[in-house]
Amino acid sequence: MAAVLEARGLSKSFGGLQAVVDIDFSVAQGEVLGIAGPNGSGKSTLFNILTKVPFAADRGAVLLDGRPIQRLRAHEIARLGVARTFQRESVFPSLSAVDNVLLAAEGARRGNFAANLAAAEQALDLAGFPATLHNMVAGQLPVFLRKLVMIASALALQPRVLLLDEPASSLTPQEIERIRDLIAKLVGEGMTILLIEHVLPLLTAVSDRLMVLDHGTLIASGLPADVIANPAVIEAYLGRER
Ligand SMILES: Nc1ncnc2c1ncn2[C@@H]1O[C@H](COP(=O)(O)OP(=O)(O)OP(=O)(O)O)[C@@H](O)[C@H]1O
Repeated sequence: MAAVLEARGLSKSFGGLQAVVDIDFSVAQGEVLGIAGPNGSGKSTLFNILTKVPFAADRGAVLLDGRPIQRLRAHEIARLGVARTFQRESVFPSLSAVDNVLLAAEGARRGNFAANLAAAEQALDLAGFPATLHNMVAGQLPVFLRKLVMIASALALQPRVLLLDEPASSLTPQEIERIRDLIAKLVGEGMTILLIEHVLPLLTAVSDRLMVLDHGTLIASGLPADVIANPAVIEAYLGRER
């Protein structure tokens, strides 16, 4: 199947630290590509340099539908349909849930206020955020709902490719189930998902393929069952986690 998003030789260093080293991957439409690796292995940096939020790669190419996008600016990449969430639920705490998502919609879409507001409300609904709480101040919401506001802010961009950075962290098992259902729903609508996750049962359940980073390098990729049984992965990731 043709790749929707592809990375070739992506690399990023911080001074002498090589955070992401010569990473190649591709993901097809409707596929969930899981990304695992120990703390500090470069997973979030990979999302940063794919979206340019907040910084670009030092080297390498990112292709969307075969078209290089690495020279575009962050908002242009978002408008083309590559959206991300963050490890920490980054919301504006003094704004309501819907105003948070509206800001994202206004930043990335060219519609008028009414169209952007409708897009924001739709995105909250798609994320499964309760309709009765749209006007609640985000800072007063529990962590799960703040995460849904952040996910909805990405969905308001109507992305084709959604990059989720540890959506399950700090959540209860029941809430993690809801994240799992949400990912299945988004994939059912044709979305392509890159998922960074330390909660391995979620990662292996929803991912079509997994890739594992260690010290910024891709050490394994393939079907989840094969990858988590790979001795190099057990040594680098599971071994150290234990
Ligand atoms: N802005 C930055 N400046 C300097 N070093 C950074 C910066 N961002 C990340 N790093 C370093 O790059 C390496 C990779 O970090 P990154 O956050 O990408 O790892 P990660 O796999 O997402 O980790 P975690 O699972 O803990 O979130 C780490 O050593 C980190 O300290």
